[in-house]
Amino acid sequence: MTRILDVRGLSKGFDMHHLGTHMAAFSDISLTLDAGEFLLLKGRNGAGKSTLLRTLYRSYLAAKGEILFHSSHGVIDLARAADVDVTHLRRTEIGFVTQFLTARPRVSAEALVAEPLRLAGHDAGDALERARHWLAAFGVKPALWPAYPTTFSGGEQQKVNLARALILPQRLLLLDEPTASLDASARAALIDRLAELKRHGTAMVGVFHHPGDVATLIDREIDLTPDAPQKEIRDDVAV
Ligand SMILES: Nc1ncnc2c1ncn2[C@@H]1O[C@H](COP(=O)(O)OP(=O)(O)OP(=O)(O)O)[C@@H](O)[C@H]1O
Repeated sequence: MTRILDVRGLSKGFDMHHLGTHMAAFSDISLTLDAGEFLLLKGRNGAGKSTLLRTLYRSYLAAKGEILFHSSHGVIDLARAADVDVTHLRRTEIGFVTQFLTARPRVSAEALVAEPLRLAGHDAGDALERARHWLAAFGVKPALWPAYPTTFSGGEQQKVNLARALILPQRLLLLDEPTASLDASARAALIDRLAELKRHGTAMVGVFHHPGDVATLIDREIDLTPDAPQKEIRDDVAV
């Protein structure tokens, strides 16, 4: 097994300045993740699932604990890494899939999807061809490929977002409700792509309000609801 993540004693809370109080989002979380493993984060509303994903991605700074990411260049503590290193890892090894697209003015859907490949040094023509492949796979109509996604429907924007986030295999993929508002065929395409990435060794941590969507991918579950019993699904993950 190739270790990807060692999280130790991780805590995060928020200062509620207007109330003069502090609220814990999650406390003392420890977990490990190996290549090709899929970890489902469960828990009641407000248990801290999205906050944990954002802390792993370093959108939030942890209050306590370590996030040891085994990158291709060695182990780095994401809780303490320099911003420049985090930015580099986000381009090359760590992906975050949400249901929300950050569209940019006057950037076409196909250019937005091709961008991660271009930044990784792929030829522009090849990147565009692969972008179109993934837009088609997620069911975005060809007429929309050269258009600006700012005017797309919520589902169409989400499909562009998925194509962009999943075009390049990552070492670690964080998934925050990626199936929300997807139609059945896009959901099937997403599950197929996640299964393919998992077979290639991508480690994944995901939040799904309908975990049945990804039942075949789940190896382990962690329930962030305080005092919830933890469940090991299976331990026969081959990588
Ligand atoms: N930026 C923030 N500032 C203050 N409090 C926040 C912030 N983000 C989250 N919280 C609080 O932290 C707690 C955890 O929120 P989080 O969104 O992580 O929960 P969740 O488990 O993903 O919930 P849900 O299932 O409802 O999506 C909540 O009580 C929420 O109000």
